[in-house]
Amino acid sequence: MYNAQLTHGYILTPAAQFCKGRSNFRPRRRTNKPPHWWRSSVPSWAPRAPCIDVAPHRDAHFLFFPCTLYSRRTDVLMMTPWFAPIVWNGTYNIDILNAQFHQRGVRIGLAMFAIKKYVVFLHTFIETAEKFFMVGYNVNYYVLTDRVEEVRQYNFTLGQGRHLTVLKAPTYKRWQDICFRRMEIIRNYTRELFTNEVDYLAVADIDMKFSDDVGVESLSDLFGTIHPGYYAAQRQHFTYERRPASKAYIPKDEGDFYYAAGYFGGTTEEIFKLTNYCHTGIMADREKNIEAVWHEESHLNRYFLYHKPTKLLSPEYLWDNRMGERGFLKRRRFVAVPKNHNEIRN
Ligand SMILES: CC(=O)N[C@H]1[C@@H](OP(=O)(O)OP(=O)(O)OC[C@H]2O[C@@H](n3ccc(=O)[nH]c3=O)[C@H](O)[C@@H]2O)O[C@H](CO)[C@H](O)[C@@H]1O
Ligand SMILES: [Mn+2]
Repeated sequence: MYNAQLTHGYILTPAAQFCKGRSNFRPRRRTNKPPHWWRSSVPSWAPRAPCIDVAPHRDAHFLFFPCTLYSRRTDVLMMTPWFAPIVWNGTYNIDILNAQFHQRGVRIGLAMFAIKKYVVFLHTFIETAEKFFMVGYNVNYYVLTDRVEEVRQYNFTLGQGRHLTVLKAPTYKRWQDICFRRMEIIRNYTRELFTNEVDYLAVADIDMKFSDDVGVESLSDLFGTIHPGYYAAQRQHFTYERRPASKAYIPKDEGDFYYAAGYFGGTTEEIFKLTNYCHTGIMADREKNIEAVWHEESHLNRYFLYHKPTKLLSPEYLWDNRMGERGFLKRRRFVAVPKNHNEIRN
């Protein structure tokens, strides 16, 4: 065992030794009683991490070194069955990740659509992104809009290394088509532009605001976000497209998670593959006069089923305050701005 110290019935790990004498980090005595944070739904006979627990302020333990017999979060799933991490607050060390990503000098793109009346969301989106999105990195915002001249007049104060590009996007009569066509438009701009300018691209709904950090912990080759309405739902209740004739079809006995189309991303290479797949499926459906139940989100879910994301973002990264308070939700990083659907879409 490592250099642990035995004092008065306490076994102090190096992290606990660090905490000693620091008033807000108190080591806890080893006891058979489950700790207060132990979920009552876990039976008493369930195997428990034998690692010496360190402090009520459990972050102290992890900040200095990881322990192989200790899980950071016991209230949420931290890893998919294909070994992709699920990002929750408290499961990562941002200093380590920042050191890695700064060393690589990554460039990050954030694309969002502001078609027709949705331009009203742009200010809040960019202002809050400046506070919370990839602070300290080179960031390119790509605003895809049918109102190029109008949006170019807007004034945004951007931090160092951050740029905003306004790009022309076609508009469609029906809001459903605007949603569907996002895949085609992202695919085309990825090929023509994004690939040359950024390493990672995130695609976001614009009727949203950032209210806590979204940093490099969220980046990976291909990442998707667990939909805030379905994190606890069983597979048969996921609102996948269930008609076999559709290219978005997912059989009843398949599917891992229900992903939201409001935030996803990856390397530009992966985003090209994803958007190309979805757009091709959408066009094939159109030939047959089929419209997937949740539009491009249905096609995205199909893609993620057969091309598994390398990282999943918890609903911290896409929340809706109408869902209320949830004990497991320690941070609300990116939240929906309430809107009147009829008003804004017509
Ligand atoms: C959080 C989340 O998972 N949202 C999904 C859900 O959202 P929502 O009901 O939130 O869809 P939405 O109205 O936000 O539309 C999606 C996005 O398309 C853009 N837009 C839409 C209409 C328009 O007239 N102008 C315009 O610019 C805008 O960027 C908007 O954020 O269902 C949609 C399809 O039904 C999409 O799959 C959204 O990604
Ligand atoms: Mn939305």
